[in-house]
Amino acid sequence: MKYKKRNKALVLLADGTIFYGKSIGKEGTAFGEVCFNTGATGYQEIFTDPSYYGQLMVTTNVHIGNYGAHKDEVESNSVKISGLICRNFCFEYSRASATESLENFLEANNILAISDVDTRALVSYIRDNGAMNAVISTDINNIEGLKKQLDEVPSMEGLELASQVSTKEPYYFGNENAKYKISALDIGIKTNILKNLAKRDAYIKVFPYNASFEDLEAFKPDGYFLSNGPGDPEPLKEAQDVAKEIIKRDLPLFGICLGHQVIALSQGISSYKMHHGHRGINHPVKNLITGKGEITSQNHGFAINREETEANSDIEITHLHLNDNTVAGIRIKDKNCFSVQYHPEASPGPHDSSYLFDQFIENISKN
Ligand SMILES: NC(=O)CC[C@H](N)C(=O)O
Repeated sequence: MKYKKRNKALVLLADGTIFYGKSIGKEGTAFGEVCFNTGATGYQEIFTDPSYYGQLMVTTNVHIGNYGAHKDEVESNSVKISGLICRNFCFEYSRASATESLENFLEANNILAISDVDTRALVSYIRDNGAMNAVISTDINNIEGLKKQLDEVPSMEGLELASQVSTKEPYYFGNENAKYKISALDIGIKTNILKNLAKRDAYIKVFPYNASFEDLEAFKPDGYFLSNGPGDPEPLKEAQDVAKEIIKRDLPLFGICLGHQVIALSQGISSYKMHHGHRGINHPVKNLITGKGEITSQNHGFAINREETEANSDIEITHLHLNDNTVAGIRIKDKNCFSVQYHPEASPGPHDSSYLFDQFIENISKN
Protein backbone atom coordinates (compact mmCIF):
# COMPACT_ATOMS: atom_id res chain seq x y z
CA MET A 1 0.00 0.00 0.00
CA LYS A 2 1.43 3.35 -1.04
CA TYR A 3 2.17 5.83 1.76
CA LYS A 4 0.21 9.03 1.62
CA LYS A 5 0.72 12.06 3.77
CA ARG A 6 -2.73 13.13 4.87
CA ASN A 7 -3.59 16.38 6.55
CA LYS A 8 -5.91 16.79 9.49
CA ALA A 9 -9.43 17.90 8.68
CA LEU A 10 -12.60 18.66 10.56
CA VAL A 11 -16.37 18.61 10.35
CA LEU A 12 -17.95 21.64 12.02
CA LEU A 13 -21.71 21.53 12.47
CA ALA A 14 -23.85 24.68 12.55
CA ASP A 15 -24.45 24.20 16.28
CA GLY A 16 -20.70 24.31 16.93
CA THR A 17 -20.09 20.56 17.36
CA ILE A 18 -16.77 19.40 15.88
CA PHE A 19 -15.58 16.00 14.63
CA TYR A 20 -12.01 15.46 13.45
CA GLY A 21 -10.66 13.35 10.62
CA LYS A 22 -8.08 13.43 7.81
CA SER A 23 -8.28 14.73 4.28
CA ILE A 24 -7.96 12.00 1.64
CA GLY A 25 -5.82 14.36 -0.46
CA LYS A 26 -7.35 17.62 -1.57
CA GLU A 27 -7.04 20.61 0.77
CA GLY A 28 -9.86 23.08 1.18
CA THR A 29 -13.27 23.81 2.61
CA ALA A 30 -16.77 22.71 1.56
CA PHE A 31 -20.19 23.66 2.86
CA GLY A 32 -23.58 21.99 2.74
CA GLU A 33 -26.36 20.38 4.67
CA VAL A 34 -24.99 17.31 6.42
CA CYS A 35 -26.90 14.10 5.73
CA PHE A 36 -26.14 10.39 5.86
CA ASN A 37 -26.76 7.41 3.58
CA THR A 38 -26.84 3.89 5.01
CA GLY A 39 -26.33 1.99 1.73
CA ALA A 40 -23.51 -0.54 1.82
CA THR A 41 -23.07 -0.34 -1.96
CA GLY A 42 -23.65 2.27 -4.64
CA TYR A 43 -21.39 5.06 -3.40
CA GLN A 44 -20.61 6.29 -6.90
CA GLU A 45 -24.32 6.42 -7.78
CA ILE A 46 -24.95 8.39 -4.56
CA PHE A 47 -22.15 10.89 -5.20
CA THR A 48 -23.40 11.62 -8.74
CA ASP A 49 -27.14 11.78 -7.88
CA PRO A 50 -28.30 15.38 -8.59
CA SER A 51 -30.74 15.14 -5.65
CA TYR A 52 -27.73 15.42 -3.32
CA TYR A 53 -26.60 18.76 -4.72
CA GLY A 54 -25.71 21.07 -1.83
CA GLN A 55 -25.27 18.28 0.71
CA LEU A 56 -22.29 16.94 2.63
CA MET A 57 -22.60 13.16 2.55
CA VAL A 58 -21.76 10.96 5.54
CA THR A 59 -21.54 7.33 4.46
CA THR A 60 -22.34 4.89 7.26
CA ASN A 61 -20.71 1.95 5.48
CA VAL A 62 -17.23 1.64 7.00
CA HIS A 63 -15.40 1.14 3.70
CA ILE A 64 -15.73 3.61 0.86
CA GLY A 65 -13.79 3.16 -2.37
CA ASN A 66 -13.12 -0.57 -1.91
CA TYR A 67 -14.55 -1.50 -5.32
CA GLY A 68 -13.19 1.55 -7.15
CA ALA A 69 -15.14 3.59 -9.68
CA HIS A 70 -16.66 2.67 -13.02
CA LYS A 71 -17.33 5.14 -15.82
CA ASP A 72 -20.88 3.81 -16.35
CA GLU A 73 -22.00 3.76 -12.70
CA VAL A 74 -22.98 7.41 -12.60
CA GLU A 75 -26.37 9.08 -12.25
CA SER A 76 -25.22 12.31 -13.93
CA ASN A 77 -22.13 13.73 -15.60
CA SER A 78 -20.39 14.93 -12.40
CA VAL A 79 -20.21 14.48 -8.64
CA LYS A 80 -23.10 16.40 -7.08
CA ILE A 81 -22.48 16.07 -3.33
CA SER A 82 -20.57 19.05 -1.98
CA GLY A 83 -18.23 16.87 0.07
CA LEU A 84 -17.72 13.39 1.51
CA ILE A 85 -17.33 12.38 5.16
CA CYS A 86 -16.42 8.72 5.74
CA ARG A 87 -14.73 6.29 8.11
CA ASN A 88 -12.20 4.25 6.10
CA PHE A 89 -11.32 5.49 2.63
CA CYS A 90 -9.84 2.73 0.45
CA PHE A 91 -7.02 4.04 -1.73
CA GLU A 92 -6.50 0.49 -3.02
CA TYR A 93 -9.52 -1.04 -4.72
CA SER A 94 -10.40 -4.53 -5.83
CA ARG A 95 -12.69 -5.12 -8.81
CA ALA A 96 -11.66 -6.31 -12.23
CA SER A 97 -14.14 -4.09 -14.08
CA ALA A 98 -13.39 -0.84 -12.20
CA THR A 99 -12.13 1.85 -14.57
CA GLU A 100 -10.33 3.95 -11.92
CA SER A 101 -9.91 4.45 -8.18
CA LEU A 102 -12.50 6.42 -6.24
CA GLU A 103 -9.68 8.71 -5.18
CA ASN A 104 -9.00 9.64 -8.84
CA PHE A 105 -12.70 9.98 -9.56
CA LEU A 106 -13.25 12.41 -6.67
CA GLU A 107 -10.07 14.29 -7.53
CA ALA A 108 -11.14 14.70 -11.16
CA ASN A 109 -14.41 16.15 -9.83
CA ASN A 110 -12.56 18.45 -7.42
CA ILE A 111 -14.42 17.08 -4.38
CA LEU A 112 -13.17 17.43 -0.83
CA ALA A 113 -13.39 14.13 1.05
CA ILE A 114 -12.42 13.48 4.64
CA SER A 115 -12.03 10.11 6.30
CA ASP A 116 -11.17 8.71 9.73
CA VAL A 117 -14.17 10.50 11.18
CA ASP A 118 -16.15 8.77 13.92
CA THR A 119 -19.10 8.45 11.56
CA ARG A 120 -21.14 6.36 14.02
CA ALA A 121 -21.01 9.21 16.54
CA LEU A 122 -21.70 11.80 13.83
CA VAL A 123 -24.69 9.88 12.43
CA SER A 124 -26.14 9.31 15.87
CA TYR A 125 -25.70 13.04 16.55
CA ILE A 126 -27.64 13.92 13.35
CA ARG A 127 -30.33 11.38 14.23
CA ASP A 128 -30.75 13.02 17.65
CA ASN A 129 -30.38 16.65 16.62
CA GLY A 130 -31.63 16.72 13.03
CA ALA A 131 -30.14 17.64 9.66
CA MET A 132 -28.21 20.93 9.76
CA ASN A 133 -25.68 22.89 7.78
CA ALA A 134 -22.03 22.02 8.25
CA VAL A 135 -18.59 22.70 6.88
CA ILE A 136 -15.71 20.30 6.26
CA SER A 137 -12.23 21.75 6.03
CA THR A 138 -8.50 21.14 6.21
CA ASP A 139 -8.17 24.67 7.62
CA ILE A 140 -8.44 23.29 11.16
CA ASN A 141 -6.94 26.28 12.96
CA ASN A 142 -9.55 28.69 11.60
CA ILE A 143 -12.63 27.54 13.48
CA GLU A 144 -13.97 31.04 14.12
CA GLY A 145 -13.54 31.98 10.44
CA LEU A 146 -15.27 28.78 9.32
CA LYS A 147 -18.15 29.43 11.74
CA LYS A 148 -18.68 32.89 10.25
CA GLN A 149 -18.74 31.51 6.70
CA LEU A 150 -21.04 28.69 7.76
CA ASP A 151 -23.53 31.20 9.17
CA GLU A 152 -23.87 32.61 5.63
CA VAL A 153 -24.86 29.26 4.07
CA PRO A 154 -28.61 29.27 3.33
CA SER A 155 -30.82 26.73 5.04
CA MET A 156 -32.11 23.85 2.88
CA GLU A 157 -35.64 24.83 3.86
CA GLY A 158 -37.03 27.08 1.13
CA LEU A 159 -34.00 26.57 -1.08
CA GLU A 160 -34.50 26.19 -4.84
CA LEU A 161 -31.69 24.06 -6.27
CA ALA A 162 -33.22 22.38 -9.33
CA SER A 163 -32.01 25.21 -11.58
CA GLN A 164 -28.41 24.42 -10.52
CA VAL A 165 -28.45 20.86 -11.83
CA SER A 166 -31.05 20.88 -14.62
CA THR A 167 -30.06 20.68 -18.28
CA LYS A 168 -29.70 24.08 -19.98
CA GLU A 169 -31.02 22.82 -23.31
CA PRO A 170 -33.52 20.07 -24.10
CA TYR A 171 -32.03 16.73 -25.19
CA TYR A 172 -33.24 13.31 -26.30
CA PHE A 173 -32.66 9.88 -24.77
CA GLY A 174 -33.31 6.42 -26.22
CA ASN A 175 -34.32 5.18 -29.62
CA GLU A 176 -36.31 7.65 -31.69
CA ASN A 177 -38.32 4.82 -33.29
CA ALA A 178 -39.48 3.56 -29.89
CA LYS A 179 -43.18 2.86 -29.37
CA TYR A 180 -43.83 5.61 -26.79
CA LYS A 181 -42.76 9.23 -26.50
CA ILE A 182 -42.29 10.81 -23.09
CA SER A 183 -41.64 14.43 -22.12
CA ALA A 184 -39.58 14.57 -18.93
CA LEU A 185 -39.08 17.67 -16.82
CA ASP A 186 -35.50 17.66 -15.53
CA ILE A 187 -35.47 19.09 -12.03
CA GLY A 188 -32.41 16.94 -11.25
CA ILE A 189 -33.00 13.75 -13.23
CA LYS A 190 -30.98 10.57 -12.60
CA THR A 191 -29.68 8.79 -15.69
CA ASN A 192 -31.01 5.46 -14.50
CA ILE A 193 -34.59 6.79 -14.71
CA LEU A 194 -34.03 7.55 -18.40
CA LYS A 195 -32.52 4.09 -18.90
CA ASN A 196 -35.54 2.47 -17.23
CA LEU A 197 -37.95 4.35 -19.49
CA ALA A 198 -35.91 3.70 -22.65
CA LYS A 199 -35.71 0.00 -21.76
CA ARG A 200 -39.52 -0.05 -21.84
CA ASP A 201 -39.61 1.14 -25.45
CA ALA A 202 -39.82 4.88 -24.77
CA TYR A 203 -38.07 7.77 -26.50
CA ILE A 204 -37.64 10.66 -24.08
CA LYS A 205 -37.24 14.39 -24.58
CA VAL A 206 -35.75 15.94 -21.46
CA PHE A 207 -36.62 19.58 -20.71
CA PRO A 208 -34.98 22.23 -18.48
CA TYR A 209 -36.53 22.87 -15.05
CA ASN A 210 -38.33 26.05 -16.19
CA ALA A 211 -39.97 24.62 -19.33
CA SER A 212 -43.70 25.25 -19.64
CA PHE A 213 -46.47 22.73 -20.25
CA GLU A 214 -46.65 24.01 -23.84
CA ASP A 215 -42.93 23.24 -24.32
CA LEU A 216 -43.45 19.68 -23.08
CA GLU A 217 -46.65 19.25 -25.09
CA ALA A 218 -44.98 20.37 -28.34
CA PHE A 219 -43.04 17.05 -28.42
CA LYS A 220 -46.49 15.36 -28.78
CA PRO A 221 -45.66 12.88 -26.02
CA ASP A 222 -47.74 9.88 -24.97
CA GLY A 223 -46.81 10.51 -21.34
CA TYR A 224 -45.19 13.01 -18.99
CA PHE A 225 -42.58 12.51 -16.29
CA LEU A 226 -41.46 14.72 -13.37
CA SER A 227 -38.01 13.86 -12.03
CA ASN A 228 -36.26 13.64 -8.69
CA GLY A 229 -33.99 16.51 -7.71
CA PRO A 230 -32.35 18.60 -4.99
CA GLY A 231 -33.66 21.24 -2.61
CA ASP A 232 -37.09 22.21 -1.34
CA PRO A 233 -40.03 21.50 -3.71
CA GLU A 234 -41.97 24.54 -2.45
CA PRO A 235 -40.21 27.25 -4.54
CA LEU A 236 -40.60 25.22 -7.78
CA LYS A 237 -43.68 27.12 -8.93
CA GLU A 238 -43.09 26.60 -12.67
CA ALA A 239 -42.83 22.84 -12.23
CA GLN A 240 -45.98 22.87 -10.07
CA ASP A 241 -47.81 24.72 -12.86
CA VAL A 242 -46.66 22.11 -15.36
CA ALA A 243 -47.97 19.32 -13.08
CA LYS A 244 -51.29 21.11 -12.55
CA GLU A 245 -51.80 21.51 -16.29
CA ILE A 246 -50.99 17.86 -17.08
CA ILE A 247 -53.35 16.65 -14.34
CA LYS A 248 -56.13 19.03 -15.42
CA ARG A 249 -55.96 17.51 -18.92
CA ASP A 250 -55.89 13.98 -17.48
CA LEU A 251 -52.70 13.04 -19.38
CA PRO A 252 -50.48 10.16 -18.17
CA LEU A 253 -48.10 11.48 -15.51
CA PHE A 254 -45.55 9.80 -13.24
CA GLY A 255 -43.39 11.58 -10.65
CA ILE A 256 -40.46 10.38 -8.61
CA CYS A 257 -39.31 11.95 -5.32
CA LEU A 258 -39.01 15.72 -5.96
CA GLY A 259 -41.44 15.15 -8.87
CA HIS A 260 -43.84 13.44 -6.44
CA GLN A 261 -43.61 16.39 -4.04
CA VAL A 262 -44.22 18.84 -6.91
CA ILE A 263 -47.34 16.89 -7.95
CA ALA A 264 -48.68 17.01 -4.37
CA LEU A 265 -47.98 20.74 -4.06
CA SER A 266 -49.73 21.36 -7.39
CA GLN A 267 -52.86 19.86 -5.81
CA GLY A 268 -52.74 22.10 -2.75
CA ILE A 269 -50.99 19.69 -0.37
CA SER A 270 -48.06 21.16 1.55
CA SER A 271 -44.60 19.71 2.08
CA TYR A 272 -42.38 19.94 5.16
CA LYS A 273 -38.74 19.45 6.07
CA MET A 274 -38.20 16.14 7.85
CA HIS A 275 -36.06 15.82 10.98
CA HIS A 276 -33.19 14.07 9.13
CA GLY A 277 -34.79 12.43 6.10
CA HIS A 278 -34.58 8.94 4.56
CA ARG A 279 -31.40 7.98 2.71
CA GLY A 280 -30.47 4.36 2.14
CA ILE A 281 -31.31 1.26 0.17
CA ASN A 282 -33.37 -0.80 2.62
CA HIS A 283 -36.35 1.39 3.45
CA PRO A 284 -39.56 -0.63 3.93
CA VAL A 285 -42.65 0.59 2.11
CA LYS A 286 -46.12 -0.92 2.01
CA ASN A 287 -48.14 -0.82 -1.18
CA LEU A 288 -51.64 -0.22 0.20
CA ILE A 289 -53.32 -1.33 -3.05
CA THR A 290 -51.72 -4.78 -3.21
CA GLY A 291 -50.89 -5.16 0.49
CA LYS A 292 -47.34 -6.13 -0.45
CA GLY A 293 -44.15 -4.84 1.13
CA GLU A 294 -41.28 -3.41 -0.90
CA ILE A 295 -37.69 -2.76 0.11
CA THR A 296 -36.81 0.55 -1.48
CA SER A 297 -34.02 2.99 -2.16
CA GLN A 298 -34.70 6.42 -0.70
CA ASN A 299 -33.09 9.83 -0.70
CA HIS A 300 -35.21 12.66 0.58
CA GLY A 301 -35.24 15.30 3.30
CA PHE A 302 -38.72 16.66 2.61
CA ALA A 303 -42.07 14.86 2.61
CA ILE A 304 -45.68 15.73 1.87
CA ASN A 305 -48.21 16.37 4.64
CA ARG A 306 -50.03 13.14 5.44
CA GLU A 307 -53.10 14.63 7.18
CA GLU A 308 -53.74 17.01 4.27
CA THR A 309 -53.34 14.14 1.80
CA GLU A 310 -55.80 11.97 3.74
CA ALA A 311 -58.27 14.83 3.93
CA ASN A 312 -58.11 15.46 0.16
CA SER A 313 -60.90 13.45 -1.44
CA ASP A 314 -59.26 13.64 -4.90
CA ILE A 315 -56.09 11.93 -3.74
CA GLU A 316 -55.40 8.42 -2.52
CA ILE A 317 -52.34 7.39 -0.53
CA THR A 318 -51.02 4.28 -2.30
CA HIS A 319 -47.77 3.68 -0.40
CA LEU A 320 -46.68 4.25 3.19
CA HIS A 321 -43.17 4.24 4.66
CA LEU A 322 -43.29 1.58 7.35
CA ASN A 323 -40.65 3.12 9.65
CA ASP A 324 -42.51 6.34 10.32
CA ASN A 325 -45.81 6.15 8.38
CA THR A 326 -44.89 9.05 6.11
CA VAL A 327 -46.52 9.18 2.68
CA ALA A 328 -44.45 7.16 0.18
CA GLY A 329 -46.81 7.23 -2.81
CA ILE A 330 -50.04 8.77 -4.07
CA ARG A 331 -52.39 8.63 -7.01
CA ILE A 332 -54.91 11.18 -8.16
CA LYS A 333 -58.34 9.59 -8.27
CA ASP A 334 -59.99 9.68 -11.70
CA LYS A 335 -56.79 11.06 -13.24
CA ASN A 336 -53.95 9.29 -15.00
CA CYS A 337 -51.38 10.36 -12.42
CA PHE A 338 -49.34 8.67 -9.71
CA SER A 339 -46.08 9.31 -7.93
CA VAL A 340 -43.70 7.89 -5.32
CA GLN A 341 -41.40 9.44 -2.75
CA TYR A 342 -38.74 6.78 -3.32
CA HIS A 343 -36.60 5.46 -6.18
CA PRO A 344 -37.89 2.58 -8.35
CA GLU A 345 -34.94 3.15 -10.72
CA ALA A 346 -32.47 2.43 -7.91
CA SER A 347 -29.07 1.32 -9.06
CA PRO A 348 -27.48 -0.90 -7.69
CA GLY A 349 -30.94 -1.75 -6.34
CA PRO A 350 -33.09 -2.96 -4.68
CA HIS A 351 -35.42 -3.60 -7.62
CA ASP A 352 -38.68 -4.45 -5.80
CA SER A 353 -40.30 -1.26 -7.09
CA SER A 354 -39.38 -1.41 -10.78
CA TYR A 355 -43.01 -2.48 -11.47
CA LEU A 356 -43.87 1.23 -11.16
CA PHE A 357 -42.21 1.91 -14.53
CA ASP A 358 -44.32 -0.90 -16.04
CA GLN A 359 -47.40 0.67 -14.44
CA PHE A 360 -46.54 4.04 -16.04
CA ILE A 361 -46.07 2.45 -19.48
CA GLU A 362 -49.37 0.58 -19.02
CA ASN A 363 -51.12 3.87 -18.15
CA ILE A 364 -49.65 5.41 -21.30
CA SER A 365 -50.60 2.47 -23.45
CA LYS A 366 -54.21 2.39 -22.14
CA ASN A 367 -54.51 6.09 -22.80
N1 LIG B 1 -34.43 12.46 -4.38
C1 LIG B 1 -35.18 13.54 -4.45
O1 LIG B 1 -35.80 13.84 -5.47
C2 LIG B 1 -35.19 14.44 -3.24
C3 LIG B 1 -36.31 15.44 -3.22
C4 LIG B 1 -36.06 16.61 -2.26
N2 LIG B 1 -34.90 17.34 -2.66
C5 LIG B 1 -35.95 16.11 -0.84
O2 LIG B 1 -34.88 16.16 -0.26
O3 LIG B 1 -36.90 15.65 -0.27
